[in-house]
Amino acid sequence: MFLVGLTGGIASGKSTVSKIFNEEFKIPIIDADLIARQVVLPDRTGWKRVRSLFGNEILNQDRTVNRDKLGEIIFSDREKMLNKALHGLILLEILKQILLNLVKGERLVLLDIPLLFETKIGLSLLSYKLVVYCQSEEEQLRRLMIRNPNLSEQEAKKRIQSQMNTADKLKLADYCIDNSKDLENTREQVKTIYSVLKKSKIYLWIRAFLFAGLAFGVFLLNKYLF
Ligand SMILES: CC(C)(COP(=O)(O)OP(=O)(O)OC[C@H]1O[C@@H](n2cnc3c(N)ncnc32)[C@H](O)[C@@H]1O)[C@@H](O)C(=O)NCCC(=O)NCCS
Ligand SMILES: Nc1ncnc2c1ncn2[C@@H]1O[C@H](COP(=O)(O)OP(=O)(O)OP(=O)(O)O)[C@@H](O)[C@H]1O
Repeated sequence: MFLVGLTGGIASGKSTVSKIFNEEFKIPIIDADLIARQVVLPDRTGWKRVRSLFGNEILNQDRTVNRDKLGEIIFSDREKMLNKALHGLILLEILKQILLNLVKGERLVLLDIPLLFETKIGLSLLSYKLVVYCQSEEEQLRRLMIRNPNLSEQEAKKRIQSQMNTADKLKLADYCIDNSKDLENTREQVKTIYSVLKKSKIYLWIRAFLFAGLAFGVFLLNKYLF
């Protein structure tokens, strides 16, 4: 199995690209935004950490975390504290899902990680990095504001500017997907990239390495435990 990371700025089209990989090629997706939601569900460790940092005011009446308030904190000066509290938990869950896919015998798994380069979560495990982007920041802003209608223009701009800029992300990419045009155009780019990825020889090396590792693990368990 080999892992491909997908990243890009806020509302640049990561979910859109993930969906194409999943629907067209049945590629399993590990979605860090979804995991970030799950680790703060009531009574989970992330929820306890968020509550102890920000008190009961961060909760809705049904005890779920108020995402609008959490968003205000994330995109403010208190961001680092919260990131520190949640990123370890997100990484652990990502590792669990990678193992699950390995056991299932998947060949390629896509990790959708918004802050891949900022936090380096999972970065060392990836064979390839894809960056999706929107050529014009105005279009990215427009899409963000349509998707999150309760954000003011100023708040939306702040969210875009709080992240690593697109040019720097593109420098770190193995493949870039320009999602400025229509969905059909993006789909075609994804198809081209997938046709290259699926021929990757890295798969064979990693599989050989994993088999060797597993065999060694079994040997050790056999020798010292049984
Ligand atoms: C900020 C939160 C509350 C916004 O929630 P909301 O439901 O409105 O949006 P959603 O979860 O879909 O995230 C939207 C986008 O916000 C951006 N974003 C999320 N967290 C951060 C962050 N810590 N710093 C900068 N940008 C971020 C990403 O581009 C992400 O794709 C939420 O994203 C969150 O809990 N973030 C903290 C966890 C985290 O760092 N997640 C990213 C993992 S790599
Ligand atoms: N090519 C496109 N043309 C028009 N709208 C698009 C296009 N691609 C995505 N969108 C819209 O832009 C918004 C953001 O896209 P998407 O959710 O895929 O981005 P994202 O990078 O996953 O966002 P985030 O990381 O902030 O959750 C969505 O409302 C989506 O429908």
